[in-house]
Order: sequence, then structure tokens, then C-alpha cells
Amino acid sequence: MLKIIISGCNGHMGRVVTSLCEADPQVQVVAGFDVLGASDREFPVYSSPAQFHGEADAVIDFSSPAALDGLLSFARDTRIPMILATTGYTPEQVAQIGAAALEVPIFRSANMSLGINVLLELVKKASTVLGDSYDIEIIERHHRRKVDAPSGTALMIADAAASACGHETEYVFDRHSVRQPRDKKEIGISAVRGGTIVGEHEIIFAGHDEVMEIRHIAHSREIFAKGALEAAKFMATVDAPGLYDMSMLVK
Ligand SMILES: NC(=O)c1ccc[n+]([C@@H]2O[C@H](COP(=O)([O-])OP(=O)(O)OC[C@H]3O[C@@H](n4cnc5c(N)ncnc54)[C@H](O)[C@@H]3O)[C@@H](O)[C@H]2O)c1
Ligand SMILES: O=C(O)C1=N[C@H](C(=O)O)CCC1
Repeated sequence: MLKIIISGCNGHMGRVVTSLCEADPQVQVVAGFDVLGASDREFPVYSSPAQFHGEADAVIDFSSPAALDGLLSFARDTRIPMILATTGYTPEQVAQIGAAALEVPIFRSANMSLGINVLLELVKKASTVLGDSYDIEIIERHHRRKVDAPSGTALMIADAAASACGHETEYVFDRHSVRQPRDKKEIGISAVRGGTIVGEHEIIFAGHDEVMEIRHIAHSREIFAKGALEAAKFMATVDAPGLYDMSMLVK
């Protein structure tokens, strides 16, 4: 039996992960972490990771960057592998995660869906071939509740394009105050927020007389929960400290 803790268990993603775990006979949710109390859960919910003293094989976290310090201390104290799916970390927090991964196993991805992780490979291929002469723009769309912008996925896509395009790049998030033509080194990133859009990402390669677009649409949150649970199953077999990601699961 795989014993899972769900961090952010009372949120939108936390509830979808809970349902998926409860439908899997090989998985047991042993606890949840959340600052928001809810009495309808079938497992104990703690407002701080330090309050948990049981056994677990992995923590799946869909919460908030504010939870990171407590989760990393918990990982260091217990050696329980951590799956970080939260987005919106500051550069300092990303560095903290990297430092912690020298001591404990940590899995991090801004997008746990299979489709986006295949898309990242397509973006690298397209950027290698087209990156020199085509302009790269990314548009992401999410629900009105989302607080971080651009999405973690958009940044991951930009990083994939930047690593493969063969020249220096600069991310441009806001064209409002700039009055000048687009520079070749720019990767433009635009965020749209509205309604209940689960998550959409579009990458545009705009060249002379042709445009190529690659697009991913999430129709439900289950695709993220499924990837996170697969990551937890994988991490439960991992002993060595390190920073793991979806590329280890998408072959
Ligand atoms: N990696 C992915 O595939 C993926 C997919 C979807 C969402 N996300 C990310 O997951 C996060 C959560 O998304 P959501 O839509 O479920 O949000 P949500 O607001 O519905 O849920 C977040 C939950 O975390 C709790 N929380 C907030 N601060 C906390 C803290 N300090 N300690 C413990 N719990 C805390 C909240 O009370 C809430 O219940 C966001 O960062 C989002 O971008 C990632
Ligand atoms: O709903 C969200 O919030 C999502 N966040 C992730 C991101 O920031 O990339 C992934 C898609 C859903």
C-alpha cells in the first residue's frame, strides 16, 4: 500500500488528487496538510507538516508557495519524498528547492500532464530548427482564481524554447510600456485570466510568410492529478536525493 500525504488537500487540485487516490486500491491517503479547515475529509488534516508523526511514502503538494518552508523542513526531517506541483515560486524559493534536493528526493513540475510534457519536446525540436529566424510567443489562459502569472507551465515552455533556440533570449511579459519593434532575442509571454478555464497553452513560431502553432488544452484537472500520482509512485521507489521531474516518466 502506497501511503500518501496531500498538501493543499482542501483546494481544487487537492480534492481531485484525493478522489484519484481513493479510487486506487493500492493507495491510502494517510493525512492532508492545509491551512483551510474542512470537516468532510476521511483523513486527518494538519495546518502544519510538523504536526504529522506517522509513516508516509510521499507528499503530493498542490498548495501555495507560502507552504514551501514547512514542506522542505518536513522533507529534511522525515526523508519522505516530496512532489511539488505548486507554481508561482520566487527565484529564491526555486534555489531553496535546489538546495534541499541535495539532501532529499524532490520531484518538481509546473505541469503534471502527459500532453504538456510531450509538448515540451516538440517545442525544443521546433526551436532548434526555427528559433534562429522565427519569433517565439507564448499565450496561456487560466481560470479567474489563478494568482500567479504567467503560469509555471508557460515559463517551463519558455525555458525549453530558450535552451534549444541557439541564441541569447530575453523574456518579455509586458509590451504595454515599450514603443519599439520586437527584438529577435525576445520570447513574449502573455497571460489571460477568466471563467473556469482549466489551462491552455499556445506556442507561436511566427516567421516570414508562415506561422506554426503548438497548442495544449486541459479539459479537466484529472490529467494533473494522474501525473502527480504517477510521480508519487515513482518517487516511493527512489532513495537518492536529487531533483526529479516529468522527463523521468515521459519516455
Ligand atoms: N503542476 C501542475 O500540474 C498543476 C496543476 C494545477 C495546479 N497547479 C498549482 O497548484 C496550486 C494549487 O492550485 P489549486 O487550483 O488547487 O488552488 P486552490 O486555491 O484551490 O487550493 C490551494 C489549497 O492550498 C491551501 N493552502 C494555501 N496556503 C497553504 C499553506 N501555507 N499551507 C498549506 N496549505 C495551504 C489552501 O487553503 C487551498 O485549500 C497552484 O500553485 C497551481 O498553480 C499545478
Ligand atoms: O490551475 C492552475 O493554477 C494551473 N497551474 C499550473 C501552471 O501554473 O502552469 C498548471 C496548469 C493549471
